[in-house]
Amino acid sequence: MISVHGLKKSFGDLIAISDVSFGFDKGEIVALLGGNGSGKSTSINIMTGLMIPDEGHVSVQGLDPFKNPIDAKKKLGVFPDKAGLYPNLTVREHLQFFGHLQGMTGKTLKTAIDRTVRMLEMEDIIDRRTKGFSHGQTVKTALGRAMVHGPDYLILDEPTRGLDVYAVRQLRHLLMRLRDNGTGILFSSHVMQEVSLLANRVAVIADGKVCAEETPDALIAETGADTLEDAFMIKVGLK
Ligand SMILES: Nc1ncnc2c1ncn2[C@@H]1O[C@H](COP(=O)(O)OP(=O)(O)OP(=O)(O)O)[C@@H](O)[C@H]1O
Repeated sequence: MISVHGLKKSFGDLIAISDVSFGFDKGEIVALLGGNGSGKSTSINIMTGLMIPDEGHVSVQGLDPFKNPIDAKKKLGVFPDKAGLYPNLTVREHLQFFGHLQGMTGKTLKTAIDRTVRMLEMEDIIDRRTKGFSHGQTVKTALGRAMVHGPDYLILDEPTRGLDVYAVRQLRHLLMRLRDNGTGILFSSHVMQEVSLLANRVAVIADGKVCAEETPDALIAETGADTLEDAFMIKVGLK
């Protein structure tokens, strides 16, 4: 289980999040929903140990990522909101580098890279430098980097943003397969159709707090809406 409790983070006078608590477990997909600027990336950055909260706690299977960063990061694969690739490294070199950071070497690392390349269908770009990559190629490389060590949990900040229909479908199938094999997945999204197709549960952030954490069907029933999109709008006070 990965959970956050009572997260608070301000940037100067701006309170980005004031009381965020939620969690997700192995073998489930949870969608983190919220309007623009509601605090999804801030919550994800804290959950993954990239940003220190002003208040609150993070638990990665009982580990505090700020006290045990190396052990906590072994369990996590992170696709951040900015891919941050190295333009002069090839895809293979990215995977090798991040695999090394996770303590993988030799045959184990080679097998992991081969498996990742197959899962993401990126045989055609594996030995290309990432400089000049299209958006879709950049996303695949960043996903590969997040997955190469076979983490228990994946945390993905808007992974389908800007992808074409085929790539979205390919990613959806991949996430379902990983979930069915026991990986816990958290992803943020604004696309309700994708959330309906993928998420076992949703966590909704509004006014700096998590105002709902339940199944999509329960959210629809609770709000009396006909669709998840309407239920979301009602829950965040826009309808
Ligand atoms: N490094 C920063 N410095 C100043 N303000 C920040 C910083 N990071 C986030 N914020 C502010 O915190 C608030 C929450 O931002 P965040 O990026 O977490 O929202 P989000 O829900 O991910 O938004 P979006 O859906 O638009 O990506 C926003 O008002 C944003 O401007």
